[in-house]
Amino acid sequence: MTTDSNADTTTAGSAAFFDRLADRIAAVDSVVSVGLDPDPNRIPAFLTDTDLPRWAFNRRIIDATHEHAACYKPNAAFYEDPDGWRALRETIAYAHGKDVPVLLDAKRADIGNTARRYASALDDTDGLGVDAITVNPYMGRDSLQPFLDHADAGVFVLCRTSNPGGSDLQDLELASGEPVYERIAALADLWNDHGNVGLVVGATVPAELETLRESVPDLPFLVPGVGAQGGDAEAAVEHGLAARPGHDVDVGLVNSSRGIIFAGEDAGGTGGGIGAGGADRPDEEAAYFRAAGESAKRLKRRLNRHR
Ligand SMILES: O=c1ccn([C@@H]2O[C@H](COP(=O)(O)O)[C@@H](O)[C@H]2O)c(=O)[nH]1
Repeated sequence: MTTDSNADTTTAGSAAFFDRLADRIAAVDSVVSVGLDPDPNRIPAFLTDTDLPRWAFNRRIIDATHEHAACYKPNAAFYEDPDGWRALRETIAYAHGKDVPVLLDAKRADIGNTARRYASALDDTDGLGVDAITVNPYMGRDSLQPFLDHADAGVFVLCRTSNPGGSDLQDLELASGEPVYERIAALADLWNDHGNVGLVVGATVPAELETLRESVPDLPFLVPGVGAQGGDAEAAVEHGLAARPGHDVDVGLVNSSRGIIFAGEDAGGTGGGIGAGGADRPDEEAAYFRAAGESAKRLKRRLNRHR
């Protein structure tokens, strides 16, 4: 069994999240959020004998993509077991060591007492030390207050999600005539006392992206749904970015997860055909992760044509 240890525990600085993000976007000329969703069923066979396969996988993905990454977005669903949590901690520290902010996609919220525990993910000392998190507005302001109170952290409120069922509730028309997602955007704007609130709006709903950009021009968006979900990358850029006072770049994130991290499968590197210790392993591994890097670079360039 091999081990991948991660000694670098550099954490992000204390500047406001969207300022740090603006600096990162400028440094790499990219608004790409690389989603780290290491589905254990898709980890290549050449990594399955490592101590923590998800961490081994993420480390290689970060090595291959960090020059194109404005941030990394691990989804908590892929880490909710003891080994997963260890893999997540190593991944966060490693991303920070490359100066890339980490946005935990956890869609949290609860009564205040519980929300305070959830929000500790944003703490450096007794939490995960992530830079930003996604939250669910369904339980109202008090359920989000502990997150909002982390003034230096980013808090992305689910507004109009990218999944087909996003319309079931979010498109419902209120008595005022506005759809629920527009009310959520207005509330998020109201809750933005510390300038740390953003919205999650899917690239699969470009018309809603456009409307929301007009109603809350100052809120940065996290736009998932390009890549595997087939969303509109151009609309994601055109309507997903917000001007950041004092910065030359417009701020926002366009996320792709499977389309980047599993790009190596399309390159013929599923890892299924060659044993973990096989002679072809180094070549296969290099080709697999090179494909991820190329996919991130392609998406960066495509998005940059519309910035
Ligand atoms: O509306 C939403 C909110 C979150 N997500 C998350 O983003 C990634 C997308 O993954 P892909 O592989 O690029 O489809 C994933 O973690 C989702 O849970 C979303 O897709 N839509």
